[in-house]
Amino acid sequence: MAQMAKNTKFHDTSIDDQLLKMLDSAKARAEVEKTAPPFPLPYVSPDALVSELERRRDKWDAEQKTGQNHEIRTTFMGQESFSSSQPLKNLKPIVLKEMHVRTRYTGRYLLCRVIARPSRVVCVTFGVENVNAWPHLVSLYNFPGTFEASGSELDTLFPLYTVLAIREPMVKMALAGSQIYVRIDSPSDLVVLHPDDPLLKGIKWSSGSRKHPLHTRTSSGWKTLGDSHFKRQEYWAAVVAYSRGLQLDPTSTALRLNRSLARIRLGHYSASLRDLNSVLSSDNLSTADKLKGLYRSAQAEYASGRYDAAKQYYEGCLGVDENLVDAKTGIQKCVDRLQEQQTGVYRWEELYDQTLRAKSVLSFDISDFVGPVKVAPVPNRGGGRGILATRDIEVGELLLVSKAIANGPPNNQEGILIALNFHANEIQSGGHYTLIQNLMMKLMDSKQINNDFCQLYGGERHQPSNPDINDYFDENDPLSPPVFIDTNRVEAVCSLNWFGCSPENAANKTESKQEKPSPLNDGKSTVIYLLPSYFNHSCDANATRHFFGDAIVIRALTQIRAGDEITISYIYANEPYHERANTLKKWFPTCDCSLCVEDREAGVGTSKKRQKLLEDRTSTSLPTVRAMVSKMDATYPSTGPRVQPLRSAAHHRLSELLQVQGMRKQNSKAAYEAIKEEMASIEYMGIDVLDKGINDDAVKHEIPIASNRIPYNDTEAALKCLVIANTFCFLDKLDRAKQWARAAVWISHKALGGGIHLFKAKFGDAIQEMGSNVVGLVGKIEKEVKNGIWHLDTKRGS
Ligand SMILES: C[S@@+](CC[C@H](N)C(=O)[O-])C[C@H]1O[C@@H](n2cnc3c(N)ncnc32)[C@H](O)[C@@H]1O
Repeated sequence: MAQMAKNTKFHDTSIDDQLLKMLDSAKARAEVEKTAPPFPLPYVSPDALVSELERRRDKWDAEQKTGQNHEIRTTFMGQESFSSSQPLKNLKPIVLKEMHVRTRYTGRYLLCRVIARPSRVVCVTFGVENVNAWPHLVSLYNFPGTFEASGSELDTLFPLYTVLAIREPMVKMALAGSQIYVRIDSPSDLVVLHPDDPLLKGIKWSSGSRKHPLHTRTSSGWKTLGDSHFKRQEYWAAVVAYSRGLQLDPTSTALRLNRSLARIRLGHYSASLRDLNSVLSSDNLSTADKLKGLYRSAQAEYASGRYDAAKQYYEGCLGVDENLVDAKTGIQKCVDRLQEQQTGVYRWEELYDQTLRAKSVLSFDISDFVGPVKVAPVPNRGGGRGILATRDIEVGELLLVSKAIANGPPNNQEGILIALNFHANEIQSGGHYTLIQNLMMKLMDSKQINNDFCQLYGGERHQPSNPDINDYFDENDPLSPPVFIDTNRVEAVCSLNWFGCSPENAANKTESKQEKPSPLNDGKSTVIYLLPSYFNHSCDANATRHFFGDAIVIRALTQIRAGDEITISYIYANEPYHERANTLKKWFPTCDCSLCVEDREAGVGTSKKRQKLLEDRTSTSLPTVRAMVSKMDATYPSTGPRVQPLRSAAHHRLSELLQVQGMRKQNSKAAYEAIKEEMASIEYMGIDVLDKGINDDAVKHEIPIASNRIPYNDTEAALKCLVIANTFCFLDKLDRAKQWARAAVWISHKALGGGIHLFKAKFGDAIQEMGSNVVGLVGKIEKEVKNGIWHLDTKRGS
């Protein structure tokens, strides 16, 4: 269900209210629809339907051309939807005239053809008629390549008089408004029929015979159309056009080579390799085509992470043309990726730099890495699996690098799509919806990617299993997915497994803040991974994740013993217990981590009290904040949980105010106290401070914190260490200052890798802002590292 919200701004509470009302009324309507009686599908005049749809299409085309439409599009997600997995041959036909609104026609299929050009808001709408000229509206959701498609792309996908079969159809009422339409939710429910399909044998259309779109062009005409889509980067429409050409001329090497490239651009590497194998095995291939075939095979293998195979293809290219520079570069890249895959050594500083400069989420040219971890049965966890350590693991060790299988855009754009989620009962950024559309496209590539995806846990109703093969899958007809795709399952798996990917550039701004950022504008992208989806949650996790582009990098926060479960935190680390519990409900009922057990003992009342107390941190009055801290301290028993995020935040705020007193007003007593409060704040993040003294003679360790654990929010912790270093500089305690600056470097390196260079890139602005003392300190540390005086990678400070 898609529609336009009336206003064009969305960071506005009145609009949030409007959207929530829309969600409530749609939910109420959906409930009514479940039990409301069916009624016969009303007849609409074909002329009226076609002219209304054509008018809609012209308006939409005009808006697209002028870029006039900046309205917010809203869509509902997580509604119960249906998906058929019945081979067409098992189904019997039904005609629109016999259909009732609100009835699912199981065991039947609807044969129809397109009679009005498609247009879209979120879904694609087009007019169809069935064999006895009864017309109706079809709304097509989640169909790959349609979500952001232009009119010309839709025309290539569904030209006029395309013949369709809809498996087990249902006519529905819209959840807002009064429209009635045949709704298709899952891509495999729609079958685009070839004119020779046995199903069409003997079919007579009462409105007269029309030329099937496949016969309206020659194979070279389809190639020209495909090339024009390709030039406009409309790769899916290009693939469809080339495929139509290949249906007319299956021997065309040019069409197959062009399709292989369009498929690479779409991320359909398996499909592309099928084309390329076919090209490379054909007789009388010209040298130029052989070279194209080899080179593209190398590209597709490389993008699939099979670097050995890619290298062989590049070497094959050199066999044809020994001077091909791109092939030589390709071989070197394969060697680099294989090295990363085997050693887990990456050029983090460079990747960080690229992430910083990127305007949106990038897919980096790096390999996946699987460190000392494996998927194994873990009882008492939904889905029953988790990730275990295959050997003893050190603090900061790299466990996993994984590239995304699909991602959505960052949540920071105005004039965008907003999803009203039935499951989660909340307004979500359109990024979630876009991710699902992008994922649908990825799932068109191969059976394998579907099988891997369907092993992910989708809740009680969507247990891991391989989907059935689609009876209409045809390598030459890209519109039929390789397996039956169930949109409900895709949505369910995504909502339990997606990550809010906050690339390091955005992380700098959001994760170091103590306030929870708005989910509609937090700069995060919604991303789906395979292996990382097997990590279970703990609020007191022993591993952490960072994002470089859309790649996730997981490292150990503590030492982990062989056989132990490795967990990450699914939620915002600074939340009080009752909010954590509430957020976690969408994954599982009760968190049994040590932190939650202890917090539960203290009670929800205490958790709420702490949250309330923390509201005073906005105050700039020292007495008010002091009072907040002592009241906050009083809510904890003497042996409280190791991690106390709210208490940490309270002490940090007090330290901030004392800093102002101390450094701006030259008050060394306040500065000493600020240091003490920041140390307390770090301790309540769960890190032991080893050197608590204020004087230089307190320096007993190379770094002043225990090295058995990285704090849960490393950016925030490293900044706190830098602030302490700066305050020590002010007090002229330079050894202590250096020791704390080292702590900041150590935390950053253990959490992110990349040593002092990445540290400088990440904290450069903060360091400059603190002034010349801290700049000087960091310079000294850099020299120490360079000259081997201080080693970041050895165990220190414990
Ligand atoms: C991303 S999956 C994690 C892998 C999952 N256990 C599996 O077998 O595929 C998320 C699901 O795992 C389960 N899960 C994760 N952490 C859990 C925890 N601490 N307690 C109970 N179940 C948990 C929940 O069912 C959650 O919806």
